[in-house]
Amino acid sequence: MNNLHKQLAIELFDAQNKRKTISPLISRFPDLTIDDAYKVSLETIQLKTQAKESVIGKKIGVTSEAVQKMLNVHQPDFGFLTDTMHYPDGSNISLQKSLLIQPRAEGEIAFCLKHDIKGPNVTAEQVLEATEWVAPCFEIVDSRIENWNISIVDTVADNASCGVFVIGLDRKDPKTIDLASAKMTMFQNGKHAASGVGSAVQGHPAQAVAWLANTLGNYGIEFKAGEIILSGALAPLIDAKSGDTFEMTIEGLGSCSVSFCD
Ligand SMILES: C[C@H](O)CC(=O)C(=O)O
Repeated sequence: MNNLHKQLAIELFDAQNKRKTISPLISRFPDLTIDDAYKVSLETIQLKTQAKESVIGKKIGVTSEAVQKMLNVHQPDFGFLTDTMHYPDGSNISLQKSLLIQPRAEGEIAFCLKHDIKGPNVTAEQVLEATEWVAPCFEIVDSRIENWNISIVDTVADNASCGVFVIGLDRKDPKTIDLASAKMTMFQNGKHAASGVGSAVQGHPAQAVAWLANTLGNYGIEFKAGEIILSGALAPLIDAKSGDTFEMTIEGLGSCSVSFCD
């Protein structure tokens, strides 16, 4: 099995570097479990760190009902954020240079930690205590699986379908804002594209972060002070293409923007 994990990791890593999708893993290996998928993801991260990328955080996805219905995946996924995935607010991101294949934009809340956290038994309150700031964030998800035809196993293996992310410059102490009722509104080329509230992700974005801390705690992985954790999309994913500009605001939190070119 170890060889299979490595083989699939190389396949996914190559697919990203060549910007070519591959067929769903689960259609070829129907017995793959989420544990196997997680091992594939770890192998892929090892390939990335060998290529000089550094892990700077974690992401949780498929936390909201809107996204679960859209992707027909009915449980959360999780993955790793590296330094090369991080772009400044207002960036014009080259699809070719950033290795994006079939990108989609999501409005999320980013948490930056000031203390380590390690599951099990982490609560949303502990997440808020351990957080330095929260900020509006675009996660640009992408799938190395053809036509986004993913199962939970495919997306966990494929680093939770993470592409790149952009964090807004407005930062707030999470204890000064009601994150559950904070409303996110996203615009694509000036037109309303999606809206959602913080409670869409497991009732509260900090709850989603606690879930991830506990899930990764089962694998012996902790959140480190200074890491960025993405809470999951508050609203459905919106297809992005070259020439698009996305803007979003989260009430009480601030705004963020990103555009795309070839
Ligand atoms: C498939 C992705 O993990 C979806 C995601 O990032 C999210 O729901 O957030």
